[in-house]
Amino acid sequence: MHRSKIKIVNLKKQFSDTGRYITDGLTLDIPEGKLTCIIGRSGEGKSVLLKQIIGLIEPTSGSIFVDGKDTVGLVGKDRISNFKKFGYVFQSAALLDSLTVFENIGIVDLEDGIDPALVRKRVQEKLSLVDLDQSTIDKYPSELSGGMKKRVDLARTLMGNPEIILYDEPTTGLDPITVKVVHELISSMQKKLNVTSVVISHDVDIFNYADKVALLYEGKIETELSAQGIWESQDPYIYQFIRGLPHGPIQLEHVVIKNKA
Ligand SMILES: Nc1ncnc2c1ncn2[C@@H]1O[C@H](COP(=O)(O)OP(=O)(O)OP(=O)(O)O)[C@@H](O)[C@H]1O
Repeated sequence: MHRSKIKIVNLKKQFSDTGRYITDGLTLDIPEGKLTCIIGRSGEGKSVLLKQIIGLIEPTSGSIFVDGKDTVGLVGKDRISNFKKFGYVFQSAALLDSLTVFENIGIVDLEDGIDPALVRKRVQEKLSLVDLDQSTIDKYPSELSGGMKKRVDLARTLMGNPEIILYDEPTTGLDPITVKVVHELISSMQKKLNVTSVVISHDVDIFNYADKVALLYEGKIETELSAQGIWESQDPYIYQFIRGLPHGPIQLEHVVIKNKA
């Protein structure tokens, strides 16, 4: 048995504009130091779930335990210290084109007034961690490939020394070779730093690296299983989803509107 890093219990999120419960009684254990992959249809609420975990969106009800402490409703310093445990890697590497790699990665430390020589040293360490050549440090984003930009993005996330890294569709728009390279990077990062990783992905290649896969359907975790046996799984939801089959328990159109006011 692995220790749980994040434990989500009966989480619900309703947006007032539609009344729809995007998260609808979701319960999930995210093991410490492992790579958990969350899959589900487009618009299912995967990003909304990540944003609730990190504290960017306030749940309507339920609990999110991080290291055993419920983080829902935290305010002030407690909220900030919980937030600092997380790194968040977005779909597109949001690098500022007018800044160098050094400035992009070190931006927070530089703005905090930390000696630029010290920041440079820290940035160099993070570049090695993500296997980028040190000569990259003075380049601009426009000089980098898509895969290199992802590495820079991850290096920037690592500057906060996160315990948990959330990746929101990190390979969307990348070619299949770069997809594999990015997945290998995510996996090696998790092993080198022993961080807890949560990856939202539509790319089945991630199953080669994940420890656990959870399928989100209609606001709940419908199935969770070890990634190792996923292709042999006879679970009807998993079977249909990972093969992209039109027929099965998962409806194609996301049309179910639930109003539980
Ligand atoms: N702030 C918000 N206010 C109202 N509705 C929202 C808000 N944020 C997200 N939603 C709705 O929640 C639903 C789930 O969105 P989300 O982005 O989490 O889906 P997803 O599973 O990540 O989709 P994809 O795989 O396409 O990225 C969508 O219908 C979206 O419109």
